[in-house]
Amino acid sequence: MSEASASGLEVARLSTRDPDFEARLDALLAWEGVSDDAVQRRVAEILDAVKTRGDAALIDYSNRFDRLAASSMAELTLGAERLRQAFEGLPEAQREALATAADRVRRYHEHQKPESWSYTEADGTVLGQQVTPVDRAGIYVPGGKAAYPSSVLMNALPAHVAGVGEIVMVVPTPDGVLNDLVLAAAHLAGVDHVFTIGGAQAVAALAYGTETVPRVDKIVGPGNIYVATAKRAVFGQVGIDMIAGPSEILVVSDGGTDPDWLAMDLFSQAEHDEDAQSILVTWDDAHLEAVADAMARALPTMEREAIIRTSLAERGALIHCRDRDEAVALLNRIAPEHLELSVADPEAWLPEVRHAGAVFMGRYTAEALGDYCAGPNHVLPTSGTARFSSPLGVYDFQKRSSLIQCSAQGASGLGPVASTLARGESLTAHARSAEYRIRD
Ligand SMILES: NC(=O)c1ccc[n+]([C@@H]2O[C@H](COP(=O)([O-])OP(=O)(O)OC[C@H]3O[C@@H](n4cnc5c(N)ncnc54)[C@H](O)[C@@H]3O)[C@@H](O)[C@H]2O)c1
Ligand SMILES: N[C@H](CO)Cc1c[nH]c[nH+]1
Ligand SMILES: [Zn+2]
Repeated sequence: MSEASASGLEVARLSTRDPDFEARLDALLAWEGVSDDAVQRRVAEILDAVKTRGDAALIDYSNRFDRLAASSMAELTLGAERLRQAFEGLPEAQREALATAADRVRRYHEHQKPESWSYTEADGTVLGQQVTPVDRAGIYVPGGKAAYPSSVLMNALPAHVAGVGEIVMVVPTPDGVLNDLVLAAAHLAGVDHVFTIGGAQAVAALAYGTETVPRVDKIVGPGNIYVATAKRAVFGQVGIDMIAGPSEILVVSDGGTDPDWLAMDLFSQAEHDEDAQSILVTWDDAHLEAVADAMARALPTMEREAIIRTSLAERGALIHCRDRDEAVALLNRIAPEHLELSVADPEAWLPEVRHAGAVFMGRYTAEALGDYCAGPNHVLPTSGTARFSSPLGVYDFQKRSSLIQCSAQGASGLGPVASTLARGESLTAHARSAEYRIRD
């Protein structure tokens, strides 16, 4: 009996040779696998209640889901002084780690800053694009099953680099427990308002506004399935960054990395949430068994054993494929939030990687480094949305306006073109508007 089965490690074993492989993989990856009808119904009900009853509903849901006993929004609001106290009271090592992470994240995002641009045509017409920040951004910092000071930095620092005027942070505090590292990070990152609310009710408050919580222009940040489902539902009323739901890791291994390292990499995302997803893909059968055995050995030593066990049993997989080409096809199909290329020559793989939120290249690049301090953002698209979404960045806090300034000569040149096309559309006012400006 292998150690994996001896320890009761429950995780799906799939092989691309299995006749039912496609169906099993589809089921494993389905969005509905986590955001089922019950979640959708509950989120819809919460959004509606906050929209119609404002603060009162916000207080009710916070009391219910975060086990609080609040009777007013004042009890769910933190002022700048409380954030500063938290920062100043931090142990030296934590304050330094936070500052180092903040510096690295800020520096990375400075590289993303898009500039406005314009060019002038020969007739004097100027065309361009003006980049402007959103006025007010809402940042969601998760807090149900773990506290996420790193998510404060990842959300707020790019907003600052983008020039956002006002940052409103929401973070749940289950059982009323405040996490000083989270508050200190909010101080360090220059957050303007903090409300201790979470889940779909916090997303609703940011989207619609309440008597106390200001309505924002865009909501960003990661969260559990209630948060991700709510963000999806309010999109249109308010901007959102992406679907950044339960964490995911796909490790592709060529068999040359220490199985203990890979077991812990898989656990690192599984420990976030029962809905998180950790998948290993390899064409080396013996290596797959070695990783399974390493997982079985390490599992009983984990503080969050129960969450990891459930996540692996419900959503995890160890996939054996035929060869490197099949591994590439699989990784692009899965389009994971985090892709660890635990292979000898990750640069050679890169041109073939089309869909992944972030790519961790080589045996030494633990995904966990990216979670905290490498520099790139850890708010990343999940559930296959890396096919069309990107990491949270400065660009998420900005919009672009087109600029058109015609010279008199330019208006005469473009007028006939516009007029001809407008008359082809039977839009006479358009045509005449252009024609008025044509000079003989
Ligand atoms: N994709 C990313 O970029 C990224 C980054 C960091 C974290 N994450 C993910 O964020 C999530 C954080 O989850 P969390 O739970 O710790 O914190 P959270 O803040 O996302 O969710 C907690 C809130 O969920 C709501 N909730 C919980 N159970 C509910 C229920 N039965 N009905 C209605 N509402 C309910 C409550 O309002 C609670 O305040 C994890 O899934 C983690 O993997 C993702
Ligand atoms: N892995 C998470 C993104 O899915 C980010 C994070 C924060 N802290 C630890 N991990
Ligand atoms: Zn993580």
